[in-house]
Amino acid sequence: MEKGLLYPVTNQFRQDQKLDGLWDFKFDPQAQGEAKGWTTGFDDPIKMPVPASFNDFFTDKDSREYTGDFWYAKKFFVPTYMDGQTIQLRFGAATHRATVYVNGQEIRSHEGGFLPFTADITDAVKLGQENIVTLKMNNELHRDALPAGDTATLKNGKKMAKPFFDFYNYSGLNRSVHLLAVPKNHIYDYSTTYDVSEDQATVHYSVQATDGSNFKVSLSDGDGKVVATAEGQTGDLVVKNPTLWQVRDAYLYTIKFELLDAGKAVDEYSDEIGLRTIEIKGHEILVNHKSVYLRGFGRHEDSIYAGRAFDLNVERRDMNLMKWIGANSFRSSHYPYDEQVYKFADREGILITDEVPAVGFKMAAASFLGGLNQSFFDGDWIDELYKKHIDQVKDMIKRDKNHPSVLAWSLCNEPDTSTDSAVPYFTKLFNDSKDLDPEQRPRTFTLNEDDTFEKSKCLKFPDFYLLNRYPGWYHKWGYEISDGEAGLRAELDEWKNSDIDKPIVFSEYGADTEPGLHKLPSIMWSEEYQIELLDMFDRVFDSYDFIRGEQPWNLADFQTVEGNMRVNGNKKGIFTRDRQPKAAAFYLKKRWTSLPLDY
Ligand SMILES: CCC[C@@H]1NC[C@@H](O)[C@H](O)[C@H]1C(=O)O
Repeated sequence: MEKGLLYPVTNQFRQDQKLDGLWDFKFDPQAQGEAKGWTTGFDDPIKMPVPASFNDFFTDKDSREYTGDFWYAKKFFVPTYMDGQTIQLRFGAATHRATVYVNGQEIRSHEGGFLPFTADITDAVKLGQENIVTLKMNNELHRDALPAGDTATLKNGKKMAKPFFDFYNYSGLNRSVHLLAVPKNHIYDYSTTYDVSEDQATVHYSVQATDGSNFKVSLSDGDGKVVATAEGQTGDLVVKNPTLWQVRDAYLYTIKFELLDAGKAVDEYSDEIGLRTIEIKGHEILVNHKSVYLRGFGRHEDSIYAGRAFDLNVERRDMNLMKWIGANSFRSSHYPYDEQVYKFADREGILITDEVPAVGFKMAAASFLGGLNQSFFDGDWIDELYKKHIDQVKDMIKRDKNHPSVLAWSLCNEPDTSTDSAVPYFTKLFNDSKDLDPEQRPRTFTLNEDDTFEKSKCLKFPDFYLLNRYPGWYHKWGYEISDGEAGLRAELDEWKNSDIDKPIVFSEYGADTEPGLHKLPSIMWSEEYQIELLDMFDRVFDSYDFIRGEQPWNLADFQTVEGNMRVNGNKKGIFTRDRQPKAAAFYLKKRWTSLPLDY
């Protein structure tokens, strides 16, 4: 678990310099990089863009599909004015694991490919000189790691990823690398919780520094006017007649912490926050005490060329597409996204269900992809897996807790919840995670077709339900879709007739659709069929008042493993992979823009 995950800033006390650009890159299939001295660099490197996944740049299959160790290296200069400061390297995401060396000295390792980590390199760097950072990375999948899968060794000796999930195992330095200089005594974390009413909002804050507890705190409005101040490590900032952060009508304040030593500021950290509350009450999801109906998508960080890398251009386009279509939410399926995505959502008033990469925790999924048929949670890998799982839940919440856009935490995607061995695993997970979020936002996981109301043994854990249902695609498809609707209604009648008093959000449903394929009457894969399927689900959603959200799968087409059920990726996108609309986009826009923005 990381001590602090504050997003890097530059100010009078701190320096943030991105090291993005071309790095040296080399595959290490024999895992001999250390023995060959690659910790201080290596010959014949490939020049590799960072941030980016390495896979799709190559023209040969061995390189695109490469699984095993690989290395990055970059020379960087540390100016003498950083002398006396704590000097760090912050990696936004190294997928899936990394060991960091500076000038040949091993600094630290990190497991988990979708969350940041910081390496303190103060004692390893040479001031006023050029230094070199190298990373030994690895992208193998294992059952005791997130996301879950296997790594096969082919007869030719090459390794191959065998994911228990269907997004492509894009790997590399997928997010930015920052060279940071902060004061020896610096702020490393803060949190805020809120009480809001029409005429007053109170920000309860807590702030932590490496040494000292004397703080000055101020809150400024969107025009930079200070509207409240406070002192101390914890305290309240009271705002009269506040402008609240609302769904699709965002307003951001800036909170500023100054760390004092003998009355003098020695560090400072500012961040944008939104004054709002999140609650679940009965069947309702409430923002600022008002019920919200979620409409939006499951997404992926996925684009042509750079794979899983965060791309500001793609994010700008995706946010505009979501606003155009009338969406107000999305799930960060199936991993925490780059921090800049949450900043976009903070500014746009979009709600995020933030999901940790606990995906593939179901052998049925593996069997779907040629895996096994045993229950996932009684495997001998579970203890080691749980350590990584809770560690990444802790870091996801630590990193994202101060975003107004974060609505809820999804602790798993489509796990096996219908076998006895799942119960102790989720009992522990929900106990160990309940106090991680100062705001106590709802926690949940998605339930797929094997985990219906009737079969799941874990329905007591989620604060609200995320249902992934695929009648009309993975079963009861085509002309049989009417039976699919009947089966869906039968399950929802069970929920309706039960004593469960929590909201249901449909977090996945959809049909693979080849853009430009038209057929009258429809056939599967046609644009017409995708609309027919969405229309069927919408008829069902409109029949049950405890359904409080619809998030079809997926915002856009995305890359998957190759297979006989995929046509160059998953085509359930409402938009194509290059972010152009299929006919279903206009269908959804008509439905969603007919609802009030904050409905
Ligand atoms: C029946 C499970 C459906 C599955 N759910 C998880 C997503 O990551 C996949 O893309 C989606 C699909 O197969 O389209």
